[in-house]
Amino acid sequence: MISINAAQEIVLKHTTQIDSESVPLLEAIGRIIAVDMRAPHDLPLSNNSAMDGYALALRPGQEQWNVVDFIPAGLLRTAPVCQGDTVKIMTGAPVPAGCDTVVPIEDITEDGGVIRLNRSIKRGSNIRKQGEDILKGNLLIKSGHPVRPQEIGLLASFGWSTLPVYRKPRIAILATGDELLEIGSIPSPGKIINSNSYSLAAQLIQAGGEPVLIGIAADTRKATRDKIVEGLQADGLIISGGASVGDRDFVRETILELQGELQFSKVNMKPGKPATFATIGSKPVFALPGNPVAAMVCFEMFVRPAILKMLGYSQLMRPTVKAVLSGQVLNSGERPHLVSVRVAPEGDSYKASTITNQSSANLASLTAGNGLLRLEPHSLLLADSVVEITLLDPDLGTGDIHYGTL
Ligand SMILES: Nc1nc2c(c(=O)[nH]1)N[C@H]1C(S)=C(S)[C@@H](COP(=O)(O)OP(=O)(O)OC[C@H]3O[C@@H](n4cnc5c(N)ncnc54)[C@H](O)[C@@H]3O)O[C@H]1N2
Ligand code: MOO
Repeated sequence: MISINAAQEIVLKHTTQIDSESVPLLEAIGRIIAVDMRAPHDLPLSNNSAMDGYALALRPGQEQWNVVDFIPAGLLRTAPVCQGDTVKIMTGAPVPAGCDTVVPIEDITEDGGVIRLNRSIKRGSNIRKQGEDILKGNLLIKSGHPVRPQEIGLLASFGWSTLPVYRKPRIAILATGDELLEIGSIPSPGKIINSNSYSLAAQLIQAGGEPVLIGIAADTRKATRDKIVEGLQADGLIISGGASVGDRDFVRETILELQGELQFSKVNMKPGKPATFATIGSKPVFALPGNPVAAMVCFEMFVRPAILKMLGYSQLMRPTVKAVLSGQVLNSGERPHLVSVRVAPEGDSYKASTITNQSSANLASLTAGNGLLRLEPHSLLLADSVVEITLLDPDLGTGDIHYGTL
């Protein structure tokens, strides 16, 4: 049995960055840029007016100017403006040759096509110089940078309508077990709804991947093999259930039959001890425990960092915060326990409260929480201890909910 850290290192060692694709500008939001993007030209492209006003040449002794033209935004005047003349100009319009200053409309008086200044102004005022924001060839966005609304705007301002981004890894998601029913069915004693495929698919979408739901494999060798082979058409595979030591747990032996290599098959953690990671050819295969909390926690610990690495991120782990425990918590077990906690800001700090029912089957422990606390084996943390919490929702957005009898 290996440690969580060692297991993460093995997963990342066997994960490679995915290829890139070109997508329409708006579809790039939240994706990762796959090449260094450099400015194809200066920005602004030419000297232009920062104000609605009058463009002119300021010369000592000059007190009035004749208005000879009007340049709205979008129009270019090619003819130079003569000394003593001025052109009315709108914000953003190119400043014509012969002018060195723009006087805002509020600061002049016009009478019969002649303007005078109401106050003195510095030469050069209100002109945005060519290239003053960005010079041709400047690095705009480095490869590996996430695309946010501001990157969309910056790249749009150079006219790009498509962007090169890393492709979303397509990951097949397979549930195993005769007890499983698809959503839309009515559960009955002995049967349960396959929720893992959906929680894992949702985690995958949030991490930037594209789930391919391939359904449920019955507890037979053949069904397990057929579904795993189907899943291997994707970039990787996540299987839930059948990872433990039960009589009908066929996942590991099928991986070996398919010439897969088991990289680890037990991790020193709770929940999630049976977490298994294998490679079949170059494809990563995660065989996660069936218990719903264990499956999701294992995704957090092993699959999410792998997806982020495939996508070209440099920061693969979640942020953490220091928080003050609201009550004592005990881990009397042999394995590090990843406990669901609810973190909320309190004063200048954060308060962390643990969720009462930490059963590996109880998904409500995760919906009531927004972070994970690692409790070392045989440890007791007293109320008011300062602990480090991994934030699952960096915006801390979880309602105050109570479920069940515990
Ligand atoms: N003798 C032992 N028994 C078990 C051990 C062990 O070490 N020795 N480990 C336990 C732990 S820890 C876990 S976790 C589970 C993992 O078992 P499997 O991965 O083989 O999963 P299953 O047995 O198929 O299912 C476990 C549990 O989860 C429910 N489940 C399964 N798939 C889904 C799904 N798609 N959606 C919702 N719920 C699902 C299933 O009904 C079971 O209740 O093994 C322990 N046993
Ligand atoms: O560790 Mo299992 O993964 O507790 O439920």
